[in-house]
Amino acid sequence: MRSPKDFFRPLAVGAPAPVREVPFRPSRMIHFFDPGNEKMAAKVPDIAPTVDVLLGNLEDAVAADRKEAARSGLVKVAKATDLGDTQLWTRINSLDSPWALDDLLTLVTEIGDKLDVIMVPKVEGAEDIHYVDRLLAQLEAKAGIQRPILVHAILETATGVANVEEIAGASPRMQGISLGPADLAASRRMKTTRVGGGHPGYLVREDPHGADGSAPRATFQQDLWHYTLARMVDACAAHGILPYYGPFGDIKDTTACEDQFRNAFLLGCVGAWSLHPVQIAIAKRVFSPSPADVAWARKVIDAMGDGTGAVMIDGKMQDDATYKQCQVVAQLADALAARDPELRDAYAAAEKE
Ligand SMILES: CC(=O)SCCNC(=O)CCNC(=O)[C@H](O)C(C)(C)COP(=O)(O)OP(=O)(O)OC[C@H]1O[C@@H](n2cnc3c(N)ncnc32)[C@H](O)[C@@H]1OP(=O)(O)O
Ligand SMILES: O=CC(=O)O
Ligand SMILES: [Mg+2]
Repeated sequence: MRSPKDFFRPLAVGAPAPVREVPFRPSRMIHFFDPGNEKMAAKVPDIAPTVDVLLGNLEDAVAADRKEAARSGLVKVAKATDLGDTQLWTRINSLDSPWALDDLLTLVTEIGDKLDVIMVPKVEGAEDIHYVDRLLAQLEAKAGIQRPILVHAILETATGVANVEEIAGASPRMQGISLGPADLAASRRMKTTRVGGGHPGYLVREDPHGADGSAPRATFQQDLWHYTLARMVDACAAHGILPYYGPFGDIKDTTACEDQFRNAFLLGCVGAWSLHPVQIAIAKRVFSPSPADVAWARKVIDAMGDGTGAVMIDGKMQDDATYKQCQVVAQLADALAARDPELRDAYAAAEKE
């Protein structure tokens, strides 16, 4: 094992120095598109300004005989389109596939200066990240890339969940982790065929009640993903990287999509994937704190002065801990407002009320 002192050393001569802190860039929605699908790729210039992250997907959902078209399509899109300050990510094929190596070789050498983050699917342990880490350093050096490309892991195997803490801390390149509920369900042999969301059979039932115990008993559907999401959020927070909910496959059920996204937001996630244009606005709404919450957070911060002691505001106790909670909301609002003028105005208006 290398010395901890070497953690921030480049892994190849001539590769850029690793980042010491993951930069927080708004990434409320990671919008997936298939770069080999000409119709979808043609929409990129219109979609890019409406999303925080545009992701050219090369893995699942791209048919085996379309892998090369997707890869070359992404190179074409990246070279031809000015994305402004919208981030460009890609999801490469899994490391056990015949395509992953060529994905990395082609993308880093052709468009490495335009790629912000590479999403790696089906990560099972730190060794997967170490493999990508070294390869990226070699390719960055070869291509003369000036800033390191970051790495995002999808948590979508039972082994990956068991190793989530070591994955989160495997490299300074680690930018974040997304939950992949579809592959994870298959890996765990869960009996849901949905992509994220709940299941009517996963519930708790009210105790027997009524005179003879036969009154109708209410049931409450439970969240299949709570345990994994919470573990993932803790692992990410402990290592200073960003957690994301992944895909919600029932495109028509925008209400349940919003619920799933909001649960993730409240639990600590900074964004989710949008698979279809209809999910972009949902993610934007959910992963931006509400103007009322931001105004409240700023009120508490102002009232708390140096952030120590206890005060009462509108009947609620505030102290050092709530000051920190409010800073989380206010700092997120500042970062989003800097990118989103509409949000900036909404936050400013709510503060004046
Ligand atoms: C478990 C996982 O791994 S999830 C991640 C992998 N999956 C994906 O990346 C899926 C990405 N999304 C898609 O492929 C598509 O949205 C589908 C297949 C789900 C639905 O596609 P369609 O049947 O074409 O949906 P629909 O008819 O509602 O599309 C409306 C329009 O939006 C376009 N569109 C659909 N999805 C996208 C997208 N992700 N990005 C850009 N445009 C899109 C369609 O091309 C269509 O354009 P048109 O009006 O000019 O014809
Ligand atoms: O890749 C995502 C998933 O849910 O599987
Ligand atoms: Mg998957």
